[in-house]
Amino acid sequence: MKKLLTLVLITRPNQVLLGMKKRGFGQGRWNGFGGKVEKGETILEAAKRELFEESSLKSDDLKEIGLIDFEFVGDPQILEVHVFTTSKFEGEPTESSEMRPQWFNVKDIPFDTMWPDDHLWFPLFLSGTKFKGYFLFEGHDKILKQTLDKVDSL
Ligand SMILES: Nc1nc(NC2CC2)cc(N2CCN(C3COC3)CC2)n1
Repeated sequence: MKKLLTLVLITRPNQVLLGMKKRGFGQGRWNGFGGKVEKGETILEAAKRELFEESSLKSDDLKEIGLIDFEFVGDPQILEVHVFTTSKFEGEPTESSEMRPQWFNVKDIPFDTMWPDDHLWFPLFLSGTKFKGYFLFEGHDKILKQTLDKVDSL
């Protein structure tokens, strides 16, 4: 059983916009913006919607750059996360009920307060390399197995 999720990483020269998750899954960790894909919407539409809901930013230029499957020991639900990025957006990052946005220099990404997989694939995202990944987690902090491959198309 796969659950479709989105993740949007907004960039500007030498910086990435992250949000501190204020509640729910991933609370207390910095991450891109995203959430579930609802019935009747495409994955891209879901990414745009969640970006706006969580940060007040709008973009018509989201490009898919990554596809990551997450599995958790003892849980049959696989999370299929579609990763998007853009540097073309409108609006001002604004705190929402879900996220507190903040710009980070790419040299100071707070990996210690992010999901443990992020420091493994962020370099690919930052270098503009498309990728496919698989991570088997035990709990929310330990990666037991992983694969990460550069791809030409997703
Ligand atoms: N960077 C990163 N790592 C993850 N690692 C796996 C958890 C072990 C998951 C993940 N997302 C899945 C959760 N999604 C939440 C927003 O509403 C649901 C954001 C993207 N994002």
